[in-house]
Amino acid sequence: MEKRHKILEIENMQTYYGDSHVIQGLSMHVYEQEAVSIIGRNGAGKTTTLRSIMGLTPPRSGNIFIDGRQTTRWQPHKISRLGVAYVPAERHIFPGLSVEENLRLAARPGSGEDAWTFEKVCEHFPVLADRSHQDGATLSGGQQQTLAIGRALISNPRIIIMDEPSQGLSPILVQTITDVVLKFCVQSGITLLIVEQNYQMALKVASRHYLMDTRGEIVNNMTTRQLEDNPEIIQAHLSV
Ligand SMILES: Nc1ncnc2c1ncn2[C@@H]1O[C@H](COP(=O)(O)OP(=O)(O)OP(=O)(O)O)[C@@H](O)[C@H]1O
Repeated sequence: MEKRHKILEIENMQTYYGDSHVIQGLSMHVYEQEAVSIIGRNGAGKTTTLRSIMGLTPPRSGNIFIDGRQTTRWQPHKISRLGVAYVPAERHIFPGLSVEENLRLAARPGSGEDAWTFEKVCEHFPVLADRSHQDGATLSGGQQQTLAIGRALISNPRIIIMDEPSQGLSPILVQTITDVVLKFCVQSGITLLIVEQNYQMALKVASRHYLMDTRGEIVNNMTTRQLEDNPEIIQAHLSV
C-alpha cells in the first residue's frame, strides 16, 4: 500500500509563555492534500500551536517536522519559505498598503497553469479587484479575511495554516469564507490546517479533526463522519 506523505508532524510538543505551560505534550500530523482542523475551547492553546509551528512561539521541547525537515528551532521566514502560508486570526493586513500591494508582497512563483498570480486572485475575488487601490486596512472584516486568504494563495503554498477565519464575522460572511476555503484550498488540493471554535465551519471544510482540551493536549482525533455521529463529543469539548 502506498505510504502517504506527512507534510506536518508534531511529536510531544511543549510550549510555554514564561512559566505558563500552555501546550502539554501535543502530537499530531497532517498528510499532504489533507484538510485537518483543531477544535477546542477558548484558551485551549490552538493559536499557540499554530504559532509554534510557524516559529513565532517556539516550543521548549518536542519536535516539529515540515515536509520531513526538523523545523523546531527555525525562524519564521525560513519556515514560510518551505511553502507554509499562515493566515492569523487578526489577518495582519499591512496598513498603509493597498490591496494590490498587500498581495504582491506575498506573491511567490508557482508551477503549472494553476499557479496563483495577482490576475488570478482578481479573477476569483472580484471584491479585491474592485478595491485593489484601496488601503487594505480600511476593508471590512469579511473583505480583510478574503484578502488574507488571497495573500496566502498567491504565495502558492504547500500548506495553509489558518487561525479562526470565522472570527468576528456575521453568519452570512462565515458561509462566504467557508465556501472560499472549500473551493480554493480544500478542493484544489492545498493541504490545510485550520483552527476553529466554530465547529460547524470546521466540520464543513476539514475531513479529520483533533479535539484539544484546555491543557493544550489532543484528546481525540476523529473524522467528520465520526464527529457528526457523536455530537456529544463536541458538546463535551466545546461547551456548545
Ligand atoms: N502572549 C501570551 N503570554 C502569556 N499567555 C498567553 C499569551 N498568549 C496566550 N496566552 C495564554 O495561553 C493559553 C492558550 O492561548 P491560545 O490563544 O493559544 O488559545 P486558543 O485556543 O487559540 O484560544 P482563542 O480561541 O481564545 O484564541 C491561554 O490561557 C492564553 O491566555
